[in-house]
Amino acid sequence: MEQLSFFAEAGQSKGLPEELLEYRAGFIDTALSDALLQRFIREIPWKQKVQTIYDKEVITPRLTAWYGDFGTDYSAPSGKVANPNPWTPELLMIKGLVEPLAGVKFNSVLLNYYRDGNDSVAWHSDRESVLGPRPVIASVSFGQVRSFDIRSKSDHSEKYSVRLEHGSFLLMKSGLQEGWEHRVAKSVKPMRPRVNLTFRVVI
Ligand SMILES: O=C(O)CCC(=O)C(=O)O
Ligand SMILES: [Fe+2]
Repeated sequence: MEQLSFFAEAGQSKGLPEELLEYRAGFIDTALSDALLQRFIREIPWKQKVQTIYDKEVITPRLTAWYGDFGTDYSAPSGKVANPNPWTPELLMIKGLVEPLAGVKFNSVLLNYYRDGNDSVAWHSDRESVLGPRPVIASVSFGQVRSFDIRSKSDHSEKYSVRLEHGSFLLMKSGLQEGWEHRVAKSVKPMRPRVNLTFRVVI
């Protein structure tokens, strides 16, 4: 049955594992979410990262920006070390809203800008050593609803999908990065812009 709801057009897949994910629609109201989306698109210094993989230059299929207290700007081209951008009032406000739900004080946020259905993030888990073991990550989405898919690393047929709505909150709990991968797939359907924020603790 689970297979049927995976990548479903509408609604969340049934029985989203509570120990891995917590989803809340309407976390930020529509009017504020509309304003924040426009502002982020206009004012964030977006970059498109170029990574060298097996001697080939691969352009990340989305735009990114990194904000935080300290650390490295992971949206900078590979090999170039840069500081993250300093917090803005909007990002600090959202950080203040997510922290009580996550039970974590975050010190950085990665912003992703998916301009249309061609923009995506491939299957991965966020397990960089700078995030420490079993990181908790809080995700807030604005704009186009996109499917956030997860699959078990040990059994790719074990999978779920959450539709991340405008102004929604998704908590990726500590076990998710360890045992599961996630992605936002490309879509052949016309897709409007989407901005996603993932609050993280960098150590
Ligand atoms: O856009 C999203 O919802 C997820 C982004 C993500 O997984 C990441 O940046 O690591
Ligand atoms: Fe991720």
